Amino acid sequence: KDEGDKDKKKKRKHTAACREILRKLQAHEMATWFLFPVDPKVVPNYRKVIKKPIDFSTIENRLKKGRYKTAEGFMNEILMVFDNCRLFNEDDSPIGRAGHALRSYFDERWAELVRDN
Ligand SMILES: Oc1ccc2c(c1)N[C@H](O)CC2
Repeated sequence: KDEGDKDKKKKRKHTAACREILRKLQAHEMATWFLFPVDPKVVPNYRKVIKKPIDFSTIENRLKKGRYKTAEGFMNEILMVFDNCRLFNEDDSPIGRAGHALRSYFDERWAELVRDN
């Protein structure tokens, strides 16, 4: 087993763990606003305010294509979903609160992944 095979195996392992976390986030009742890209026709000023729009379906496609070299690359894009939400929404608003709730849920799942790997 040369170095390359070991690296490929490691990448498959963290990709599977990240896909499992993403599936849990997508199934969460608070996930609605984060599942798909914000439609600029529906929210005209969104792309003026949010420089790096990102959502769970986009992350899922990148995971499936093996675009994340490390689990941290995946984590950074998940955190960007929540940072965008905090920037665009008041904390004391339904979507703002959903973002905070889902971020806490992600933090717990991520801590489990780190512990179990
Ligand atoms: O009032 C609105 C209308 C649309 C959206 C938001 C708030 N926040 C979401 O983050 C993005 C979509």
